[in-house]
Amino acid sequence: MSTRVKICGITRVEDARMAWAAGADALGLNFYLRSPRYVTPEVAAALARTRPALGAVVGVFVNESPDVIRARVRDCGLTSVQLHGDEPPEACAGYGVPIIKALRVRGPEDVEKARTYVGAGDVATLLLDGAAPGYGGGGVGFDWSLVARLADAGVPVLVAGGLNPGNVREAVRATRPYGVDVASGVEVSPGVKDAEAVRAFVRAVKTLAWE
Ligand SMILES: O=C(O)c1ccccc1NCC(=O)[C@H](O)[C@H](O)COP(=O)(O)O
Repeated sequence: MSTRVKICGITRVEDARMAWAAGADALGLNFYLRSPRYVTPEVAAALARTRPALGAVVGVFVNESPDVIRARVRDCGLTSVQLHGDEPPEACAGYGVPIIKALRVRGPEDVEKARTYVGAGDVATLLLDGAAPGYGGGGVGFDWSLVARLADAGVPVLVAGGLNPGNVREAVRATRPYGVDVASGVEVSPGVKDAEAVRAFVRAVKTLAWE
């Protein structure tokens, strides 16, 4: 099984090109105004134009209005939408692209909450993140053993939160996820990626085989 890698919070075209070349499967572009990784629609469109034929460009939104999300999908070349706020299951549809619903995990109750999104609207994938202040990108992990609670849910799961080149193999071994996602663990500063760290992260995941 090959584990997918999403590098989140790309803000610079040179970092996008570097991440694709390193073997990333998906890049995340952050449209949350309060994020230090926020990108304008114009920058996002330029970043999306770097997408290789088999790559995914994911727009990250927090409690954003549906009209704004639809406009960003249309104008910025997004191939998926990641809802990273408090959006209820009934809000997870209507963008014309697959949805990744992110849930911040503090304990088993949050994984149970994640289950309520399975089969809802256009939710194609769940992302389990740590409970960092400010919704995401804070380098905070969670108890990986909780991922097993979704094993029978029949939905692909991305594991995120506090991952870095040094711990991502352990995370993959522990959770056997569809994919992993990282923002701060491969950065020089928020929004500026560390090329060596991105390469090491992708290499660590892609060279780990599991059945
Ligand atoms: O990265 C952000 O600044 C951010 C802000 C608000 C909502 C989501 C955000 N990032 C989304 C991601 O998918 C991150 O990769 C995920 O939260 C993990 O971040 P990190 O622990 O820094 O790897």
